[in-house]
Amino acid sequence: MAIYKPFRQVQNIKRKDYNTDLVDYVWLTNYFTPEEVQKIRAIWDDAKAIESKVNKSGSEIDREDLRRSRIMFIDGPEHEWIYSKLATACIQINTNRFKFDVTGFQTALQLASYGPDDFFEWHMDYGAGDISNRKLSITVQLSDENEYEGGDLQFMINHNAVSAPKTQGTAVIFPSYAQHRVLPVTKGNRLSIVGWIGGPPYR
Ligand SMILES: O=C(O)CCC(=O)C(=O)O
Ligand SMILES: [Fe+2]
Repeated sequence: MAIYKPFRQVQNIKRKDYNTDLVDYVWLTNYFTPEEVQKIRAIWDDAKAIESKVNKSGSEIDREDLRRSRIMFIDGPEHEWIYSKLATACIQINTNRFKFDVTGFQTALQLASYGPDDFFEWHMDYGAGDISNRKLSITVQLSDENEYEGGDLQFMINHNAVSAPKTQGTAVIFPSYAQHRVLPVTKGNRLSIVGWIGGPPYR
């Protein structure tokens, strides 16, 4: 799939044969202000939401055993500021840390809503077909951590499940090849922005 929204400016990154700056994931606490978070939360529209799917060998399939949540796309000129703000973070973090070839948003940003018993099992965001050009994955925590229970975004690191910060407004950026999951929500509702930065195939 072509890049949905190319970056206006891509930095020239100096690379060596190895990358000592690489980390498992990066988080930016309070990257979105409480006012910005409220503005983004107001975009959620039950009427536009669809049941989430998973990718299998390049196609989208229903797998209620692997993923249960509802999503909607963040689209339209009034939401351009969200893309710009996330592009700034991703370009800077990529330049300093991951040093991948990145060219823009791979697809439209999504809002993901997890109610009680909703979850997303262990997976990578990178895979065959349409998602083979994903390089970086983004999550923004839009719910206050006191609004819900469970729903942790976790990474698999040395066979340990490590929870990312839940603080409202935090942006979490990680390589799309990283194994991650969202634990079942046991109470309340968790809303997140989910997005991907793409680029040419790995080599
Ligand atoms: O909701 C999240 O924080 C992450 C969701 C996720 O992993 C995905 O949509 O690929
Ligand atoms: Fe994911």
